[in-house]
Amino acid sequence: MNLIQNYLKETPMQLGKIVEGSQRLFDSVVKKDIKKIIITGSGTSYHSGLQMQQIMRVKSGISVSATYPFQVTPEIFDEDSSRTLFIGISQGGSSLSTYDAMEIAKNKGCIIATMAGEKDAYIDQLADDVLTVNIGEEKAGAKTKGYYATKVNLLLLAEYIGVENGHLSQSDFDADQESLKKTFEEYPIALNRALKWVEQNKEDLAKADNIRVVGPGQLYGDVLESALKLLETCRIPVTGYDFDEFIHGIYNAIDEKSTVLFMDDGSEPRVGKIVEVLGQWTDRLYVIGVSDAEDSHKFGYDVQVPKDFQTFVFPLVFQVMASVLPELKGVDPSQPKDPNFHQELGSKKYNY
Ligand SMILES: N[C@@H]1[C@@H](O)[C@H](O)[C@@H](COP(=O)(O)O)O[C@@H]1O
Repeated sequence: MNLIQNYLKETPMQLGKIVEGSQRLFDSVVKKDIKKIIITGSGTSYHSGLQMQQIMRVKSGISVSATYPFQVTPEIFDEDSSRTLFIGISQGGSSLSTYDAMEIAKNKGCIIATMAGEKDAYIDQLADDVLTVNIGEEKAGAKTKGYYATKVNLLLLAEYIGVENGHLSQSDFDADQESLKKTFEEYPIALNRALKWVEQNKEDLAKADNIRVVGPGQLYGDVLESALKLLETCRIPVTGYDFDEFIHGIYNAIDEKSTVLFMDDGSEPRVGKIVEVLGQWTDRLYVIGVSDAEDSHKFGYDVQVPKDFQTFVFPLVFQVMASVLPELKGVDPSQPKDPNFHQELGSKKYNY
């Protein structure tokens, strides 16, 4: 087991701890009569917000949107933003673009919250509510545990807001807690299957020259995150698309050197057809789902997880690939190519 795999393994235990501590963590912020949530962050942090925004709307009954820091301008805010909760997410706690976006939101009168992966994070300086994600230690540059942890934190926040404002009944809240618990119990099964499948197919997978990750809109955050993880560890071109957007043009670039990984949650009836059509140009097509499939081009997690919570399982096989494939080329997947990169670019600040 390498570092990333260890973090993947301890993830469900850590998620359980986050659930345990959640009531106390959100106790004060949920009483603020929040009417709207805007989430910002970069990379993996952005993807966690992007993935959770829809379920957060459903659970909280209020408007929730995720946006990149560069898209945050004074004009995006309502005239009265005093009941808007603006959440800056940064696992390392020090991304300056996130900090700058939070500053704009603060000046527009929003309530500022932070979800960093550590206490006393740089971005916490601007926060009215510090909602630290209890990730535990994650030293690998390519984050995996923190992605799930941040997603759970966001979900729980939305659930507590929903209960507080009367949108979510206590019994629905309790049922969700139970489903989450079950999901965390199924996670190790999915992880072990992913480890086994990648091990069996790693020689072939590692030949990838470039990769497209394609999935349904409901998993778009996971699609982008899976693409980022493969890109930053395998160090080859990887992009992610929603299924419909992929159809609108992207397929033109598929040739015999292309690898395409499909996330199939059963919601898109054309997955079989697209594999057939793209098969004209490449053999490197893989379908990832939740069935018990297990051949060299089709993998299923074989778990019973409620649709709403499949996001806590779907990225696994991609994260496992990100942890295994670089090692075949002699690259340590947990180390960024240039550890001084952010210092050189001035894009992150040390925590105070
Ligand atoms: N390569 C990393 C990404 O993996 C990370 O997601 C992003 C945001 O980091 P943070 O969440 O600490 O703000 O920064 C880096 O560039």
